[in-house]
Amino acid sequence: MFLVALTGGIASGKSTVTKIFRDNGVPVIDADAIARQVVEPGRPAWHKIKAAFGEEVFHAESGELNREALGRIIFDDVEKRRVLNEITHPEIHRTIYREVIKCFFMGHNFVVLDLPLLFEIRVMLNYIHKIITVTCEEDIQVTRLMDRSQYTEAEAKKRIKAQMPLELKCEQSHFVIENSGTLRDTEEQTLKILAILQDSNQHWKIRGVIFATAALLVSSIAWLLNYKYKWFNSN
Ligand SMILES: CC(C)(COP(=O)(O)OP(=O)(O)OC[C@H]1O[C@@H](n2cnc3c(N)ncnc32)[C@H](O)[C@@H]1O)[C@@H](O)C(=O)NCCC(=O)NCCS
Ligand SMILES: Nc1ncnc2c1ncn2[C@@H]1O[C@H](COP(=O)(O)OP(=O)(O)OP(=O)(O)O)[C@@H](O)[C@H]1O
Repeated sequence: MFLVALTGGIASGKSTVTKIFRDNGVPVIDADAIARQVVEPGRPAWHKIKAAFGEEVFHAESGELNREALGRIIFDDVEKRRVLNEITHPEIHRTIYREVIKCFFMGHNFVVLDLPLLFEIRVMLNYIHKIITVTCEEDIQVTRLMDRSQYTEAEAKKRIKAQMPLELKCEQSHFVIENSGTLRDTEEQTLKILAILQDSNQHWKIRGVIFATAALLVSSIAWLLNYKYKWFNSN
């Protein structure tokens, strides 16, 4: 399985880029979407958040998590953010592993994982073959975040500060998509990277076929030798 992580900062353009991958037939596993599933009412993380943060971070009528209220708390306080991460991340990672296995059984051997906190949390780094960071200039990031989520400038900056600086993420990545320009620019960069990744994926496929053939050959020889010399007693 060829696993490509797509990371970046809040509102730097990850979803914009994952849409281009999806439109080109590449399956994408979205950690933000999974993070929403694992806190649905009644799920273990929902109970744990209630115990740790109290009723005030839930909507009274529906029982759903009040994301705005919880966001205000955790982006203001590094310790509370750590508590929320400790509750949600193990569940998120387990679901991601299951989704990867599902993709494998559906016949995909190239999957993109949208992981906003890949470098902050680091757990998934061991499984990833290539990393793409989507970046943009900080003032553009602030403006896009304010426009998209109706945050004040101070709120937007606080959320950006809760993550590793984008320059450091770019330094540790195999590919960088610079998303300060037009959507067309971003699409061109993404399609170029996709072509390179599809090429590397061919190499992975060839290695997989060689490995499977070698394993089949070795086990057939072992079976034949055992058949002739009866090394192992079948009784
Ligand atoms: C705090 C919550 C309720 C705020 O919800 P909200 O709808 O406002 O934001 P959303 O979930 O869409 O996240 C938007 C972006 O915020 C950033 N972000 C979210 N959680 C965190 C965090 N714990 N630390 C740093 N950045 C974060 C990511 O860049 C993410 O892409 C929510 O983000 C959450 O449950 N976070 C904990 C789970 C998590 O770490 N998710 C990030 C991906 S695994
Ligand atoms: N090149 C671009 N030109 C104009 N607007 C853009 C561009 N790229 C992204 N945007 C807009 O910026 C906002 C953030 O982009 P997007 O949702 O793709 O970021 P993200 O990294 O997935 O965010 P988050 O991690 O916070 O969910 C969106 O409203 C999107 O429409």
